[in-house]
Amino acid sequence: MEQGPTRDGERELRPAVPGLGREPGPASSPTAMAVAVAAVLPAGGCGERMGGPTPKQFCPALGRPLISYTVQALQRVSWIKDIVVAVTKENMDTMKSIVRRYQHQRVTLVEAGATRHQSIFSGLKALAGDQPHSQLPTPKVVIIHDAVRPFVEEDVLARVVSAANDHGAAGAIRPLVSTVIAPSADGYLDQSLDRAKHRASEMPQAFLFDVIYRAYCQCSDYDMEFGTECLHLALKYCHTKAKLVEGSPDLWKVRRKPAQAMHLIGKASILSLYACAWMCVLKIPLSLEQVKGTSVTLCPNGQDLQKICQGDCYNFICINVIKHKKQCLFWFGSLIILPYIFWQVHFLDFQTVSFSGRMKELREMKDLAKEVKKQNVFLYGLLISFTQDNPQQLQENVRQGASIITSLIKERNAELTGQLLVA
Ligand SMILES: Nc1ccn([C@@H]2O[C@H](COP(=O)(O)OP(=O)(O)OP(=O)(O)O)[C@@H](O)[C@H]2O)c(=O)n1
Ligand SMILES: O=C(CO)[C@H](O)[C@H](O)COP(=O)(O)O
Repeated sequence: MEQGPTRDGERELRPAVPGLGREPGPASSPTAMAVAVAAVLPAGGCGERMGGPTPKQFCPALGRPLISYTVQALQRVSWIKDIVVAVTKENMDTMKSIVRRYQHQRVTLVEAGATRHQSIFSGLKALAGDQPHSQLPTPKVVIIHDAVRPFVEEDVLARVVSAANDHGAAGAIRPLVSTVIAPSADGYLDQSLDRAKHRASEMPQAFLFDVIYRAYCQCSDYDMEFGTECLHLALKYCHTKAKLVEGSPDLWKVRRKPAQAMHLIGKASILSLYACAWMCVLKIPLSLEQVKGTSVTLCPNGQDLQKICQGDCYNFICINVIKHKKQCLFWFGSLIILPYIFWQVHFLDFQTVSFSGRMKELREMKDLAKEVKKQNVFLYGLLISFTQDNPQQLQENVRQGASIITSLIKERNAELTGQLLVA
C-alpha cells in the first residue's frame, strides 16, 4: 500500500518585488501559456555505482546535501506549483529535515519504489486525481527530473515544458561524449555507431500528465524493473513521440564519485567568479574575469535588483550607503543556492570624519550580517581610508581592498562575515 503524500513547508511567500519571476516571459513560456505544471523528483536510489553508505542525493556538496540544490533549482521557478520528491522509507526523516533546514517550499514527499520507474510512478500517483490519497491538484504538464542533477536552469525547464505541452512529451538531450559501440557476444566489435546521429538522453523531461500517467499505468513489470527511459514509455504505451530539446552541459548527473565531485567544485568556483559592482562610484580593479558592473542606484521597488539578477550576478559590492539594504539582503536569501557575498565598502576621509563617527553604522552592519548569515548571505565590511591630498594613497588602498574582496569572494569565508576589514 502506498503511503499518502506528506506535505512539507508552507506555500511560498515571495517578497513583493514587482515583476521578478512573474514576468510575462516569451510567448511560449509556461507562464505565458498559463499551464499548470508540477515536478516529480525520483530520489529513492541507493547510488550503487558511487558506493559508500550514504545515497548520493544525500551526500554533502559544499556542506549541503546534493538533493537540496536540486529542490532549490526547481523551487526558484515560480510556475512549478508542486514538487513531489520520492524517497525511501528509511530516508523519509532525513528528507523531512532537509526540507525544514533549507526551508524548501511546495514540496511533498512520497515513498519511493524499488526501481527508478516505480519511484516516478509513486510521485505521479500523488498528482493523479484517481488515487485515494492524492491531495495535490493534477497538473497539465509534469516535469520529471533526477534528484542527482542539481544544476537545472529555468530556461531548459521552460523549453521542455513548452515542447511537452505541444507534443505530449519532451526531453533534454546532449551530444555524445564517447563513441558508442556494439560488441558481439564473443567480445569483438560488432558495430560502431555514428556519433553525429545519436544523442545522450538527459533530464529534465516533461509530459502531458495524462500521457505519462497512462504509460505508467500500463507499463509491464519488465519495463518497470529494467527500463531507464521515461520518453520510451510514452512512445511504447501511448504512441507519443517526444520532442527533443538541446540541453546545457550543466545537466550532468552524479554517477560516480571523484570526477563528479571535481565538476561540482568547478561549478562552485565559476559561480564565485561572477561579481557585480553595485553602485560602484569608483572603478575598483577587481581581478575577476567576469565582473558585471551597474551604476544604478537601488530603488525601493526592487526593479534594479531584478536587472542585476537577470544579469546572472552572484556577488554584490555596494559602495557606501545603500538604503533598503536590509530588505534586499533578505530577499536574495530566498533565491540562492551558494552563499551570496555582499560587501559594504566605506570610504573614510580621515581629515573630515572621525572613525568613531562611523561606529554606529558599522555596528549595525555587524548585526545585519549575523541575521542574514542564517539565510546564506555573507556580508563583509571594507573600510578604505583616504585623505583628499593624497590620491596615490587612495589608489593603492583601493587596489588592496579589491584584492581582499576578490579573495573572500573566492573563499566564501563564513567566519569573517560582519567583520570590518581595513585597506
Ligand atoms: N529505486 C530508485 C532508484 C533510483 N531513483 C532515483 O533516480 C535517479 C537516477 O537514478 P540513478 O542515477 O541510477 O541513481 P541510483 O539508483 O541511486 O544509482 P545507481 O544506479 O548507481 O545505483 C536518482 O535521483 C535516484 O535517487 C529512485 O528514485 N528510486
Ligand atoms: O537520464 C535518464 C534517462 O534518460 C536517467 O537518469 C536514467 O536513469 C539514466 O541512468 P544512467 O545513470 O544509467 O545513465
